[in-house]
Amino acid sequence: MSVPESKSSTGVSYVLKIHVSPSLSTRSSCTVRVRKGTTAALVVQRIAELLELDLSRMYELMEVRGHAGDKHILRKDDCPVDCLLLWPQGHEESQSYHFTFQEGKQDTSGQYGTVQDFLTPRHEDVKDLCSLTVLNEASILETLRCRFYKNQIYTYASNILITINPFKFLPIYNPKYLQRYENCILGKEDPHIFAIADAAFHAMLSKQTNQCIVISGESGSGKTQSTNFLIHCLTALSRKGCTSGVERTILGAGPVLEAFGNAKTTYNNNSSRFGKFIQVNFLEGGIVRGATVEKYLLEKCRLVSRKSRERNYHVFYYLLVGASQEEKEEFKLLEPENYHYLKQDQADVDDAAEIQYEFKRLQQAMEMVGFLPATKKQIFSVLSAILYLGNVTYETRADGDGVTVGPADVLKTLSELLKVREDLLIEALTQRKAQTVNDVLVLRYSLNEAITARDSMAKSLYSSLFDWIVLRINHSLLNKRDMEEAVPCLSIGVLDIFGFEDFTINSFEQFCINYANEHLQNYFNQHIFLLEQAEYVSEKISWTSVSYTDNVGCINLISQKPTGLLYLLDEESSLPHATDSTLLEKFKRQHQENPFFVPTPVLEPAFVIQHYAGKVKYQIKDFRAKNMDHMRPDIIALLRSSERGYLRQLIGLDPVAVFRWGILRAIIRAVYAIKGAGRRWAAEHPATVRRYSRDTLREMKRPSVTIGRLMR
Ligand SMILES: Nc1ncnc2c1ncn2[C@@H]1O[C@H](COP(=O)(O)OP(=O)(O)OP(=O)(O)O)[C@@H](O)[C@H]1O
Repeated sequence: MSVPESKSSTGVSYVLKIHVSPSLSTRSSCTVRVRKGTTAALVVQRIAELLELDLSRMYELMEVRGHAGDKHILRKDDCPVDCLLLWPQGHEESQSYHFTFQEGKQDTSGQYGTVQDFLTPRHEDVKDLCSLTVLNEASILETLRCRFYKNQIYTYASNILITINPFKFLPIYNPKYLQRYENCILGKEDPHIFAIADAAFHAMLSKQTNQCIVISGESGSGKTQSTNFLIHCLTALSRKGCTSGVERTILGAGPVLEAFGNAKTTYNNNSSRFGKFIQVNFLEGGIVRGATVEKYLLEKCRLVSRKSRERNYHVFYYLLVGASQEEKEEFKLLEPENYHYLKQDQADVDDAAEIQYEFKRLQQAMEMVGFLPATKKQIFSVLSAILYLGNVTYETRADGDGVTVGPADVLKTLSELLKVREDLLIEALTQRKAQTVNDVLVLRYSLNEAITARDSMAKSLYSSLFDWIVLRINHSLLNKRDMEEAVPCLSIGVLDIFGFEDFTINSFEQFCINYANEHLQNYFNQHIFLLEQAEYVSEKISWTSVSYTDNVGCINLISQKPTGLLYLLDEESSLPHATDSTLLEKFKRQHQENPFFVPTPVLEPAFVIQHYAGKVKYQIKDFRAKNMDHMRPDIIALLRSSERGYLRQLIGLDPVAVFRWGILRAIIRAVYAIKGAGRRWAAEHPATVRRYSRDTLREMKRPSVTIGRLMR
């Protein structure tokens, strides 16, 4: 029967009167008092205790709704009171009771487990979750929670380290801790991120194989901090042998990448808006040799728009607030609130002192990774130009054909900063050229097209700048001796990518991020469930197979040839008359039967994917445009006409070719410098000059493993 409620000093409580299946007890019903948030699992536990049932068996709560008599087995975290409030009337079949308590069926064991599972000791003090005597969701959460409140933010699950972000300084990353975890078997000491670095380091040395540490978690969970701690520990572990200075460069790369690739978001004041893979290379004896950084998917759209209360990339605020008066004049800088790309949201800078400090730190870090003062100036003038681009405005021409562009002073400043002709700049911002068989057609932009072209130019410039910075960092992380000799290296990679995202509005970026996370999850599934279980079977260990949610179907939905969503998107992006709506229709037509493609109402411009971490709804708007977001030929032509060599290099050339040229140029310079020094020395010591044997040409041509890998 349905339930009256009573008020106590601790809030509203509800009385559930529950029908008991005759097969379980002679009592036809029982009563439990619960609160709104009490879960079905807890209710089941209480009834089983009340009826003195065998707690090693499985039980469940079945809801019987209203007159229609729909039956529904409650999941363990469903709240019976919520069901009750939604469907207040019981059903005759269960004698008007709203819920029936019955024996659990085998196929629903995943929902409840046995009652014993819920009788978790309040807290077991274990460092490794695998040592829990009762292992279930409740006991895991309880253990993590209790450890966290004791400032023990790290817990193992076998060789996986679980971290809970403390959001406060803990004195556990100093040299004493580095020492404590050095050469220490995993699990011997308290769980710690340094133990993971040490385990990877020693596995690399003992097995002579490359290692990889994968970091995963939602935004703000502490992935980047963990990456920094790992790199810090890995470079410290190697330092015993000799110091090559490369550790300093590796540590300097972090603040540069953060300034250009991180931004303040609603979840995290220093959120990485790109993914990265940092590979630290070691000599076979364990001494750091160099490193490489690979970046994935910079969030370009942040440059021109973002959610309210979020900011653009840090570097813009650093420059505007931190620059000296002289620099402000040189780069024609204004206040943040005067730029359209900054003032849409949190342009008001309430943390000026901190930003000034960060600008100084950035300048130092840029020096550490080898940016000369002239290079820094070039970078700052490109940043200033990007901000001015946002201030370009348009008006539809009186005759309705195309747009006029302004304001005049902005265009003048832009052409000075980019060192391009103003008339060419105006052309690129208002029209595009199309080549026909015999002619070149000039097509004027509509207002919307012109705004898109302007923003596209800003995004292209910024992402080229970011790519170039990553290349330069790689250049300085490369051990210079790798250019001369081939040395066998081992490596430890640290992967720090965006965690799974599900916002109120999800777009193409979330689609790509969640697809990458599906692959990570699949990797975990393979290694933790499939391979581990296969090993038990091969070793003839008696073992009950553990079921898990296989996400291969979801990966196939997105990327399987030829009908995966990514292929359909590419196909639809290349058709001239296609739109986002035709794309959505294509998705729906192709995948309406796919269990991972959840149906949405016909008129809703969105689709839903059943990911391993839950359902996510993606708005189809701009999927095609974002998929095709490459640099427009007219913009490339304009920037290639710049008198600034740096800009031409940034835009016009293949970045890998720029990098190769950089290395070649460094070698030529080094050869000239060595020859010059040799000549000077020979002139000063004529008596001691003798002929040294030199390497054969073949020796000199022998490829460097590291450079080879980097250039591939
Ligand atoms: N171990 C830690 N000790 C103290 N504070 C931490 C720790 N880890 C993270 N934090 C705090 O949490 C903030 C967010 O962490 P971090 O930027 O590493 O998250 P993230 O997972 O990389 O987020 P995003 O995906 O948005 O980049 C940090 O700026 C720092 O203040």
